[in-house]
Amino acid sequence: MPPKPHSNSKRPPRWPDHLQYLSEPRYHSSVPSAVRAIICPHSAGHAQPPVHAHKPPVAIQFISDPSHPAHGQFGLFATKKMPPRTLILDYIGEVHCDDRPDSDYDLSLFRTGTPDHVSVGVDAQHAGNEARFINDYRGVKAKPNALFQERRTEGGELRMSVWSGSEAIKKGDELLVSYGKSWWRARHVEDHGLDGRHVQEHSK
Ligand SMILES: C[S@@+](CC[C@H](N)C(=O)[O-])C[C@H]1O[C@@H](n2cnc3c(N)ncnc32)[C@H](O)[C@@H]1O
Repeated sequence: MPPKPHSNSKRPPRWPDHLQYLSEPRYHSSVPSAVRAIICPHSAGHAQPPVHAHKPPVAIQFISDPSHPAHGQFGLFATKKMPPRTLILDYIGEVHCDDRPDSDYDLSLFRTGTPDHVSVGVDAQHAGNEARFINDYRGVKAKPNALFQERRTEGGELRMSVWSGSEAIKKGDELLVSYGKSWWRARHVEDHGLDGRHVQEHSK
């Protein structure tokens, strides 16, 4: 029998048992068909066939360094040198249009204009891929080395992706993005790490 879509079979090393591994986005029932048609203009409302991309050059690692602000959690690390401005991997999760105020793994994909103002997110809290383990640079490094930026796949599907920044990323480096000031403000740690240390602000 062919493998079921979104199966856990390709889960990477150290993927936690309580999370579902997704290699393709999953669409939640809150996504209206008109919005789905913007995200996947060529799919006529059906799921895209899986894109068997190469394994991304990343590894999930437990953070054992007590000076790291996400100590005791996981982070995502480069397994190869990455040139500047290179696609690293897509941020895969559940594409949704409902509110997910309690998720720390929910990224904004896009917003429709007036009059509807539908906000589309990608939530990897319970199901996603390696990208859900990317930490924020604050308290770790002086600036991010990666960024989130949307792209269209070869099949035309809109995705949020992780790209290297203006400098190459060395093998073994932790991938670090900026979640943005508003992300931290919403969690009441504005301008401070979660452990209360002052960290340099870099993002908008
Ligand atoms: C998208 S997750 C990143 C992966 C997470 N470390 C894990 O193991 O699931 C976001 C969470 O990671 C932690 N985190 C990420 N960057 C951080 C930072 N710079 N300082 C403190 N905590 C951070 C926070 O707990 C935050 O809610």
